[in-house]
Formats: sequence, structure tokens, C-alpha cells
Amino acid sequence: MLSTEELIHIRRDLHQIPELGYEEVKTQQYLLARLHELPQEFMTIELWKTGVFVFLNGKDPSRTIAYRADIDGLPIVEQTSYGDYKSKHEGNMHACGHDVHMTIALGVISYFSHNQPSQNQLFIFQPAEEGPGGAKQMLESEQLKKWWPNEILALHIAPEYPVGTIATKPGLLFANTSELFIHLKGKGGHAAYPHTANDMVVAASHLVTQLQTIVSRNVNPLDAGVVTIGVIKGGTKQNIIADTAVIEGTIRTKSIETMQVIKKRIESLLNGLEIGFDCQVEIDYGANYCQVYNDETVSNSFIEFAKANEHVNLSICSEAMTGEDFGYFLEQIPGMMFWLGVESPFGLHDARLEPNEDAIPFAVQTIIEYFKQHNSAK
Ligand SMILES: CC(=O)N[C@@H](CCC[C@H](N)C(=O)O)C(=O)O
Repeated sequence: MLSTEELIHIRRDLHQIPELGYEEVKTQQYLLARLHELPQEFMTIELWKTGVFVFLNGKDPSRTIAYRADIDGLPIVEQTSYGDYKSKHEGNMHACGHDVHMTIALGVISYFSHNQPSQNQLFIFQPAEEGPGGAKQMLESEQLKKWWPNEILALHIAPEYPVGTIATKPGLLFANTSELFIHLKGKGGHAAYPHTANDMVVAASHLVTQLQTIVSRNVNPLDAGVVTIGVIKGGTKQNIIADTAVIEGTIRTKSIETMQVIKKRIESLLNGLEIGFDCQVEIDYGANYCQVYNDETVSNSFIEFAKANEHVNLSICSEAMTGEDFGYFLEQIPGMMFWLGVESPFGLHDARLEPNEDAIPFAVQTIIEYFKQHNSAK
């Protein structure tokens, strides 16, 4: 079984090679290299695009339990204090902890590759969680058809909790999400002749402020929604009026109905913008993820397990407006997701995120224990 030092070494290796969705070529090669170092007696490894499936045959199987780890990084210029194990892929960073998620999966696989489990186990290294999504596609793969699990788990690092903490709840854990891409096209021109142009920097600026009114004025205050604009681009030079602008963001809601309300309102605002600024607008909702809804029975059984485990500090948390395409697995397979405390002063998607690596051996041990206790013959 991998030691704590080896696990940390693996996490640091993976941290140096963050790749965006469906570009995880080096990550896939690295995972394969580590997997092939383990006993192969009852292990089957299969590739799916840039992802990997690992199936472990149980001794006397009547069921299969699965663990899913996402593997992609984010387009962020890293600003951690890490020295020689900072991202070597300039402009990309594991700023959402997927390096930690993968390492934990390798740690659990390593243990069970030396200690054959009684039941089958499936490990899913899934590409493109940050977008455009990989869960929905993997659910339709040949591998999932033949290795369909009875239960599935996943975790996500949580910078706000101390190491040793697991936070979860039955039912809704993460929101419905939709990406948002808006392209504005007007008429460029000389900065000194604004009356001859339709300035898309001004149109985009109006639109960004209008979008902020949706949650405050169109969503029931007793419900929850988020409209965040993460990108606004337009123009080429300070004295040229921009003929195009691009706005990119994300929508989050607790209910699917509110997602529809927000989208309808965005479209109305865009119709108004076309008239008001005499421009053309195109909208694309990119990747949409369903909510992460933890199965009541599986989460209660995990909560009972965590309560009985003296090493685990269990927190029953509130739902969050984060998104995760793991929700698609949970639509079809009973399962649950939990937050894993990694105590960092900087949050997810922050260029300075430094998860506490002590959380890795803790999570590996906890999952091994849960799999051993829970995935016995039923
Ligand atoms: C846990 C986490 O941070 N997940 C991401 C998922 C991204 C969903 C999609 N690409 C979007 O931006 O809407 C998140 O941002 O919550």
C-alpha cells in the first residue's frame, strides 16, 4: 500500500501537470504508470477518452461499489508558495483539488490491489468536470454498461474545513448549473467619432449590470440563485471603439424551475439590448449540470459510519451553490458526495489554493474503512 510520503509525492507530481477538460493526456499516462506498478492479479484497467476505469474483482462478489475522481485542471496562473512542484503547465493549475481527488483514488486502489476486497470495486477517473463535462458521457460508456455499480461515492476538497473533517448531508448538496456565453456584435470605429459606431464595450457594461438585477429582482428571495460573470472581453486598443464583446459566466440554482426563470429573464434582457444598442446578440448555455442530490439511504449509512469512526470529525453541512457533474452519476446510481476538509486560507478556484496534504492519508484510510465495512456481501 502507498505510504503517506508516496501519496504526497504522487499529489505533487499530478499538481505539476494540470490539463484542461479532454486534454488530460499526461495525466492519463501518469495514472496508468502508477496503476501498472500495483499488483494486477484482479485489476482491469480500461481507457475512456482521456479518463481511466479501474475495476477490481472481489473475492466473492455480489455487488460493486464505485469511487469517482475528477482529473482536469483550470485555466489559472498559479500563485502558490510551492517551489519545484508548482504547475509546469503555464496558465493551468489544479485549483479545484482534482490532484488530491486522484491521489486519494490511487491510495485506495493501491490498498485493495494488495488486499483483495470481498466485493467488486470500480474507480472512475473522469475528465472535464470543470467543463464541458464528462460524467454524462462516461455513464453511456461500454465500461459502465458492464461494470454498473450498485453504489457510488465521490468527494470534493473543502478549504474551509480542518483536516479530519467530512461534511455532507442527505438530499441536495450542490446546485444546478449552466454556463453562459454571450457574444455582442455592433459597429466599431474611431474613438473620436462615437456617433458613427455602436460601442460593444458600453453595451456589455450595461448588460453586466442588468444581469445583476435578475437574482435580486426576479428570483424568489426564499429560493436561491447565482448569476456570476467571470469574463468580459472587448476591444483592441484604447482609442478604437469595440465592434464586438464577449461575456462569460455561470448560473446556479437550487431548483430547475428557477434555472428556467433566470434563462428566460436573460433572454429578455438580451432582446432589449439588441434594440437599445442596435447590435446583434448570440447566447450559448454551454455545459449544464444537474444538481448533486445525495441518496438518503447511502448518505445516512455513510453518516452513521463517520459518527462511529473516532478519527472522523463529521459535519452535517448546508447545500452549496457549487456545481458538479457527479450529479449525473447520482441521477442513475444510489450514492453520495462529501466535502473533505483541507484547511486552506484560500478557496477553490483561487490561484493561491494550497490544500493541506495531511487530508490525503486521512481520506484514503476513511474510504478504505468504509469500503471494507460497507461493501460486504448483501
Ligand atoms: C466544485 C466546483 O467548483 N465545481 C465547478 C463546476 C463547474 C460547472 C460549470 N463549468 C460552470 O461553470 O457552470 C463550479 O464552478 O462550481
